[in-house]
Amino acid sequence: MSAMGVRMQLSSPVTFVTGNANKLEEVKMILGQTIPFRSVKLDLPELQGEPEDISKEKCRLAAKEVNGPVLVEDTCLCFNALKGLPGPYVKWFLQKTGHEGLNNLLAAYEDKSAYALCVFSLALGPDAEPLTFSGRTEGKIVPARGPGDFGWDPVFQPDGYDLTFAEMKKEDKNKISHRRRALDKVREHFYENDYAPPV
Ligand SMILES: O=c1[nH]c(=O)c2ncn([C@@H]3O[C@H](COP(=O)(O)OP(=O)(O)OP(=O)(O)O)[C@@H](O)[C@H]3O)c2[nH]1
Ligand SMILES: [Mg+2]
Repeated sequence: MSAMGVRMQLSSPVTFVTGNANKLEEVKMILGQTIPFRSVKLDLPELQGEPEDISKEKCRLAAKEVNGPVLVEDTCLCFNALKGLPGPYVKWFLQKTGHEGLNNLLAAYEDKSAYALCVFSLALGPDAEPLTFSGRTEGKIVPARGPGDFGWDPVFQPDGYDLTFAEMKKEDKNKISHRRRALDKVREHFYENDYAPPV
């Protein structure tokens, strides 16, 4: 039940809006059948700023596009030596400078620690204020190892593992990833509020 004690009926299934096929694949694997959702491939413009604000603004745009309940996420890769940068701008750093460039950013620092941060935002419609759900996984930046099919996975080695995200089996990454931790909170929110989206 929702805080109001009223069962919240969604107008349509939640639409996960992303331009990133790898994200979609992981979200499908992690959520399974627990939350009925559909997806729309759309690379929305992103405002600069703090991760939560970027995700919320993306969500507002998505809800206007879809005109219904939407879920979006924004992912950051944050280097502690650089006070959280490149953070939400990692996509452009990766595109322009590659895995080596990400390592080189830390060449002047002993501290190679980093964290992956995923911020999901959910809006029930175009006029609703988005809610955010964050998940974080700590690790360090290493020279690239493993398949290069998803972003910076080859240079991120989570704490407690000898493997990079890219070297890990998908199901093992999905047990500890930033995305998994954030989606656990999204799922909890759905259960707590007893949303009943029509499938
Ligand atoms: O190795 C990775 N493991 C991950 O788990 C992961 N999650 C996101 N990314 C990459 O980090 C940037 C985020 O930017 P981002 O959140 O704006 O994503 P995007 O623009 O690709 O999609 P979207 O904004 O349409 O959803 C993009 O380069 C993504 O490819 C990852 N790379
Ligand atoms: Mg994006």
